[in-house]
Amino acid sequence: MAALTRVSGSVGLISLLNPPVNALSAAVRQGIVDTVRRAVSDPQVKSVVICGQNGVFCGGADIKEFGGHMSGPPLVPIFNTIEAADKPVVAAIEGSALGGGLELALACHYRITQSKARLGLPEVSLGLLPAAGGTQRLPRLIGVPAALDLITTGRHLTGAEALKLGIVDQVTDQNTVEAAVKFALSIPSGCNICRLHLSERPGVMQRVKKSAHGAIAPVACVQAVQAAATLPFTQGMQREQELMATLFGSGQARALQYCFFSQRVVSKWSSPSGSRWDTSKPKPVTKVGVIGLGTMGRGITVALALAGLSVVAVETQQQQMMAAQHAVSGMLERTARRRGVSLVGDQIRYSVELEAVADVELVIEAVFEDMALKEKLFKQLSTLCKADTLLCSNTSSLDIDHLASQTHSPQLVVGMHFFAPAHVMKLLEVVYGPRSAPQAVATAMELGKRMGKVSVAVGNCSGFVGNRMLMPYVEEASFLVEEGASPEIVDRALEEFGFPMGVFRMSDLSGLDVGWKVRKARGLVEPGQMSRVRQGRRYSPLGDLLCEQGRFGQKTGRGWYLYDSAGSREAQPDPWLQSFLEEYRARQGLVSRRIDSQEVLERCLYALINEGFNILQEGIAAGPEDIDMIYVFGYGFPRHRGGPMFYASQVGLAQVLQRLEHYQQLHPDIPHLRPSSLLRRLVSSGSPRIQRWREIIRMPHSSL
Ligand SMILES: CCC/C=C/C(=O)SCCNC(=O)CCNC(=O)[C@H](O)C(C)(C)COP(=O)([O-])OP(=O)([O-])OC[C@H]1O[C@@H](n2cnc3c(N)ncnc32)[C@H](O)[C@@H]1OP(=O)([O-])[O-]
Repeated sequence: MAALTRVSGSVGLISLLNPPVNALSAAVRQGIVDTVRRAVSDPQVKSVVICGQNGVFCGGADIKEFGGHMSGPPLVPIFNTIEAADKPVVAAIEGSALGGGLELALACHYRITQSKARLGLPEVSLGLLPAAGGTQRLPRLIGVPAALDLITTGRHLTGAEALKLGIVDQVTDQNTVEAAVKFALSIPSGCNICRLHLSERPGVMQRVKKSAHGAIAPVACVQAVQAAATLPFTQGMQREQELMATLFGSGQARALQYCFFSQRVVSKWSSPSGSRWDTSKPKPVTKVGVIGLGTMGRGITVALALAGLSVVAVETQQQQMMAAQHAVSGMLERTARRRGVSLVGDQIRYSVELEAVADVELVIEAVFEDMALKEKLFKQLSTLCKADTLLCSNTSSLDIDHLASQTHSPQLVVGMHFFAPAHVMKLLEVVYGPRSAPQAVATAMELGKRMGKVSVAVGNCSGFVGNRMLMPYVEEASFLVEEGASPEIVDRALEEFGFPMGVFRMSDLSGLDVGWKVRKARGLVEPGQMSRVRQGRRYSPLGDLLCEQGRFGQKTGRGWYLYDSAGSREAQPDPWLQSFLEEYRARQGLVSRRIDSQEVLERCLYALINEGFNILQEGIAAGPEDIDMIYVFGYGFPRHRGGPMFYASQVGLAQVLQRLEHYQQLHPDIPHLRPSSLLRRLVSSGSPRIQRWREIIRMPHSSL
């Protein structure tokens, strides 16, 4: 798992051998111990170069080992031995040096890197800290502020950025291993351990805690770096180990590591018809049409252009098109600057003629959420585009199969549901209808990947996965307010759980009128009416009544909260709302009761989770990982909780079932509190680990 050869006469070249990313498995660690010992004791070896095979230095500790019993030599003594070697050791970094991979490089005396290589300490995103000396060596090399930034965010750097920060000694665009060998031949013996004088950074802990939303790893990272600033190296290393011990077996670490693997699982999509990622070849796409340049269309255009695609952007009116062009240019420039990428000129052509998309390979429709308008557009597109052009809709809930039926080639129609702002948000729901061809799904998934999205393939139903699950969650929040909670009580409970924003603050931000429009389209809104049963089930008219008063949220300066002015973001409790709620409850004969955060969490989250089980049972999502990634990347579900389905597995499925039964007895008029039969089935199968749910879902069962 690591090989030693002698090159250029006196350089011992150690290669890590563990494809695909040379993770530091037990065998690799043992390989490093053996090869370093041999190289150091060989009198013909004057210096050592460590590299990874196949153009990747090292992707860090083997994450798969974390779940089980760890065996083999630990990293810390291995890295200490390398650092203490009396022959110069040079790391030759190609591809990636991440986590334990970068810590290995930091223990070497010199580092030479390929300019495009990715370097970073992403342990925090796995619920851990760089506990193989990373929190002690990096601050001593580049200072506390820069080290804190890298260790608490886990962000990756390019080789060029790493040189600027002083993490590496040389960057090359040539063969990195050859450059490192040349470097090793040129340096005298003795090592280059940099020991900066460090001082603490005031105020950092407060900032990190605030942005961590309850995640414990970023806080431990700060504590470890603070130890580097205040303690001698050996004691700092001990502190690092103690902090790591508190994180290693934590539920948060398990959740975050589950997210790491789930993100990769969802790219291996499958559908109930049997089509799969590994048997469906995507169609090559170089030119894409975007129809409708409102907020979504503009974001999609930017995301496509940044991915290097040619875009034909269409808007109906000249004036709106000009406004969109101006906005898109600004967004492109800002995003490119932030990401440090250069723009290829003239990638976007604007037009007011639909015919402009006649020669593209794929069209993304992003017009208003109005079925009649979309029907007409799909009919037109089907006639004017090339026969094999894929037609995609950015609808957030409408029937993809119905849209497909308006075209000559329904197999070429899929949904591509982006999330606002579309050039920033990582999630893409790719929605297949019963007639969508596997190649159409594969092409949309591949396009999402090129745009840097986490793409999740889901089946066709109202609201797909994300918005369908959101309905019961939002409804429960309104029911709780009817029963006695305030928007602040509900939001505080959800924010303490880890959501960046509670239901009501989020609703104020996105606009109460958005949901009002959807409810109107579903025939649920009865202007001026207060009835609490509609279409045979409990209904809360509170949101409609606020909209009737012109309270649309932040944009009107009042909604569930009060704002200083229209557009302001600082939400304050509104005394008017409190009296309005009291009057409402009195008129409805509702007796207000005290509602605590446990009830808020259970009612909102278990309703959401229950709908997730229904979705799994219906085959709309292939597995719990799909739902979890949709919620983590699209809806702000705290990543350190793993997503709603993983969270349910952590709470215990029997407990979730029992609480749903309890609430259903109290509220028999709320159908979404009726426990899903899949949840019952999983509980009666002994609540298996989440990784086994797919087997149970697929098992034939009787609904009797
Ligand atoms: C204990 C002391 C403290 C140290 C802690 C650490 O180091 S914590 C670690 C800190 N390090 C990190 O957090 C880095 C995590 N890794 C990455 O960020 C990326 O994989 C990459 C940038 C290295 C390559 O990106 P890319 O798009 O080219 O490739 P890809 O992402 O598709 O992966 C290909 C396959 O490799 C698998 N796999 C990958 N890494 C690991 C691993 N460390 N382990 C095990 N497996 C790993 C991955 O699951 C996938 O498997 P599949 O699905 O084919 O069965």
